Formats: sequence, structure tokens, C-alpha cells
Amino acid sequence: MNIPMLLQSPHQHFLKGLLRTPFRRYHFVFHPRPHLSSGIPCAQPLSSPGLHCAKWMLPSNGLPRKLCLQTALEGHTEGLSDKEQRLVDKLYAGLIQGQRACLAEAITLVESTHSRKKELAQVLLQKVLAHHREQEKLNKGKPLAFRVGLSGPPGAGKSTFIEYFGKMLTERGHKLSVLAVDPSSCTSGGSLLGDKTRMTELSRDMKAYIRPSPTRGTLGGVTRTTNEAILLCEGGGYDIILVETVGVGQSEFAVADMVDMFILLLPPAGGDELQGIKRGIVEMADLVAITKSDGDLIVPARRIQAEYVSALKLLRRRSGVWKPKVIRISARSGEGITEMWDKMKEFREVMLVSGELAAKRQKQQKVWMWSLIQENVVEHFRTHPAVREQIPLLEERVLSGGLSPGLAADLLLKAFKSRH
Ligand SMILES: Nc1nc2c(ncn2[C@@H]2O[C@H](COP(=O)(O)OP(=O)(O)OP(=O)(O)O)[C@@H](O)[C@H]2O)c(=O)[nH]1
Repeated sequence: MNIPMLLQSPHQHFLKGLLRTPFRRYHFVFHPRPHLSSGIPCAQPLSSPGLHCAKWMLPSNGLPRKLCLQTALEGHTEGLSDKEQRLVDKLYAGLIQGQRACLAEAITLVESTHSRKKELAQVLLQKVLAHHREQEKLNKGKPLAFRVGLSGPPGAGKSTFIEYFGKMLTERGHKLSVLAVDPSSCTSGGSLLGDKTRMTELSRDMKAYIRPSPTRGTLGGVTRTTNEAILLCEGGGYDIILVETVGVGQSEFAVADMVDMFILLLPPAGGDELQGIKRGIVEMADLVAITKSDGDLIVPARRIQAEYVSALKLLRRRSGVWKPKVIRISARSGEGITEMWDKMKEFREVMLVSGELAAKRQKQQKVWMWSLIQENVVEHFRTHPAVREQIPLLEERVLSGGLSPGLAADLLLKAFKSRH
């Protein structure tokens, strides 16, 4: 689904546009205050923000709103060719039976930039979500999987930790999936994370699935593909999803918005080595683990632990029921790792019982939806014929100081609006 046209009203109060699903087009008017929108949110919430835009759709034929949503969803499946339908059915069946090859193929589908494949991916996701909802109902409404974000600077010991921790979890009967979000893959073509040689034993473990997640060059890309890969892994029966990032960029902020718990791994080094770590990332952590706490490194690890305990006291708490903790671990000696898992389970339990986990997941759905909208709208703006040819010229004039950025933006927006 994409939004090929979007207009802002002269009073800047509402957005109206044309929303195109793969097979139909709809007009919609969306106002920040729902009662002023042409479509109010439908009673049945959609779980995939990829289809959330449909909540505000008002078809030009004036169908009742619930029907309109239904029609849009049906539109997604009705138009599949036999071959496409067979592919979606095969992937879905294989995925929920836990076949890794089908999971891998399904993730490749959601990562595709090909527009038709993206549509097929949405059909598949919708089926997986319906299955997921059923399973969650059977689980008395409790989430089926624990989503954990794991970040740390290069060399912090992430892969050594995941190898040790992952083996421990699979031995305890869990199914673990590791999604490595690699911001470097889009700029350098190289891969810092997700390289299977980093976790040799775990990658041979049939209860673990390791997957690098290319970012398609944008933060929105991280959000879409990683969120959708999480859902597919959950559909495949993985009950612990680890999303790994290198803590030096922006992607961990996106990742923190898609997981239940965010963990920061820090090496026992101070000053310069931790310069790359952004303060904001520490603020997002529910748990900070100082790695390599063994041998000669125990003393510096204790020092860093004490520093972070004090630093965290000064930060604003993000949860009403959980105080971020700082622990020491060693993936070499195994020290602290069982205790770390206990803390993680404690976090999940506390968040679940208090209702904060459910609220957090709901909020994340909204963040996800808006980041998809933003990505699509900006892309549409940039490629719009009235704007595209003017961008290089105006950028040049802004760079040379001949035009203020504000005026340049106004001119582009004006050109964009005038063509609708
Ligand atoms: N002493 C000790 N060394 C460790 C431990 N964990 C990792 N190391 C060492 O630290 C170095 C970096 O470990 P990695 O696990 O590759 O770190 P990483 O964070 O995955 O690094 P990138 O792949 O660069 O992101 C390696 O030489 C490891 O052997 C530990 O628990 N104790």
C-alpha cells in the first residue's frame, strides 16, 4: 500500500489524499481530531500498521466504514494470481510449522523493495497476524514472545554474549531468533553484524535462527523490515527474539521502539572507548550489562558498573514499575549470565502484571504506523514531478547562502501543492 498523493489543507488542519491499495483506490481525509475525520477508526483494530492507514479510509462510493476496511483487506487477497496465492499459502504453512527455509523466504519477501512483492508480503503478514492473535488468545492474552533489543559499541562482546546466552536458552527449551540490524550494510555494503561466523555454534543450533537485517538505507527501512521480521519469527514459534544493533548510530533508537526490553552491553573501558555511545541510548536501557568481567578485567568492570549505577540514578525513569539495573557478566566464564536472564524474566513479569507491557506494545504499533507513513510521504514528495526537478537547484542555492532553508522548503511545498 502506498500514498501517492497527499495534500495539506490551507488551514493546515487536515490531510486529504488518495490511498492506493494494490487493487483499489480510496479517498480519505484525516484530521488529528478523529471526530472531524471523514473516517473514524474502525471498531476492529488492525494489528499490522502496514494496513493501519485503512482505518481512516472513506471510499468514494460511501460504503460503511467497517465494510470499507473489510473491502480493502479482501482487495489484498482477491487479486492474487494462482501462482502468488500458492506462494503465500506455502510460506504461511511452512512458517507456522516452524520450517526455517520458509521463515527465511518470508523475511526475504518482507525485505523486498519490489512493489508487488511488498504487497504479497502484506498478505502473508496479515495471515500470520491472524494466526498469532488466535495463539495469543489461547495463551490467555499474554504475548507469545519476549522481544529484546541488544546494543553495544563494536567490540563490546555482543556476539560472544549472544553465542553463550543463546545456547543457554535453547538448552532450556526456548526457540531463539537473532535479528541483526546492521546500519553499515547500506552505506559500506559491508556487514558488521549478522555475519554467521560470529556465532558459529549458535548458527548450527536448530532451535536458533540468526538473520542479518539489511536496512535499505533509511531508518524507516529498519523499522519496517525489522518489525515485520519479528512478527514472522513469532509466527514461526520463536519465543525469544533478540534484535541486535551496534550502539553507534540511530538504528538503536528505532529498535528500542520495537522491543519489550532494551539491553545495553558495555565493555569494561572508560572514556575514549565509550565516546561513540550516545547518552540517549543509556537513557533507553532497561538493563546495562558490563561485559568481560573476568580475570584482570574484573576490577575495571566493577568501576564501570559503579559509574553507571550513579549515572542511571540521575536519569528520568521511563517506567513506573522498573528501575534500570547495572550488572556484570562474562561470556568467557559464564558469570552473571544466569542472573541476567533472571533479571530479564523479572522485568517481563513486572511489566506484564502492571499492564505497562501491553501499553508499550500498543504505543509501538502507533510509532510504527507513523514511521511508515512518514517514509512513504517523504518519498512521494521527493519523487513528485513538480518537486523533483527543483530540488537540486534549490539545494544548491541554500548551500551557497542565496536562499534561506525555510524559503526553499516553502517553495517546494508550494510547487507540490499546486499540482494537486
Ligand atoms: N575476557 C573476555 N573477553 C571477551 C568476552 N566476550 C568477548 N570477549 C572478547 O572481546 C572481543 C570482541 O568480542 P565480540 O563478541 O566479537 O564483540 P562484538 O560486540 O560482537 O563486536 P563487533 O562484532 O565488532 O560488533 C573478542 O576478542 C572476544 O574474544 C568475555 O566475556 N571476556
